[in-house]
Amino acid sequence: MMQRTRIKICGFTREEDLRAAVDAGADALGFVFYPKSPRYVTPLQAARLASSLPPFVSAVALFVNPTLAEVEEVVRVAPISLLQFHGDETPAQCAAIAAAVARPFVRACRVKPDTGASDLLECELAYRAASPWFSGLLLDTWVDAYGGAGKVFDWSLIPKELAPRVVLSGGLSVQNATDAVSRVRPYAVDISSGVEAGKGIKDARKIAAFIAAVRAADANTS
Ligand SMILES: O=C(O)c1ccccc1N[C@@H]1O[C@H](COP(=O)(O)O)[C@@H](O)[C@H]1O
Repeated sequence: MMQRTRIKICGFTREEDLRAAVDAGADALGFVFYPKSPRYVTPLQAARLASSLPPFVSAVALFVNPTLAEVEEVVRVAPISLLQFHGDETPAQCAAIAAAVARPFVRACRVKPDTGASDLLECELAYRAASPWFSGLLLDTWVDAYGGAGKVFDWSLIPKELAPRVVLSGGLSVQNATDAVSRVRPYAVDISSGVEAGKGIKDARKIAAFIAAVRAADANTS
């Protein structure tokens, strides 16, 4: 059967960008609730944007070290399907917040050059063991600013057995999408900077080209 890599595009601030991503075939769209991010949206902005999503396209809420109250406010007003924890949240903290708001979550693991295969496997195990709401590990490049920096990490650090379950992110682009999917064969990919015209402003042509590149790799790797 042909592989179908799930595609999440993150960091929406404008309705027209959202529509471009849906029309191009994105599976999930992300909203950033980290106030220090240039892509930050308020819960009400996200609610307005996400309310136009068609069925079976998920809205993902990205947080960096949030309080429970912050997450509760977001899911109270916006139609969020999945949480993305992208900070230093422990397994217990993710478990408690996810259970309180009854939403599944992915946990970002920011990969450093010296991260070992066993670190990644242990990390996944720790979050999985802590919560039935754990839905998977997202691998991003380690940067001080937590994420959205457009930096690639060394994909060869990903253990073969983990790859089919991970969301691959960090510096993905139209140029490297085919290579990333063919080499890693992840469950999903997540991109922000690589499809932008400017911070928080998406480029419809880059979105369409990125999705086409992932689908081309899917067709060739089956
Ligand atoms: O997008 C942001 O501003 C952001 C801020 C803080 C943490 C994560 C953030 N984005 C996520 O970072 C990765 C990689 O993004 P990029 O493609 O390298 O720009 C991705 O998962 C975004 O969702």
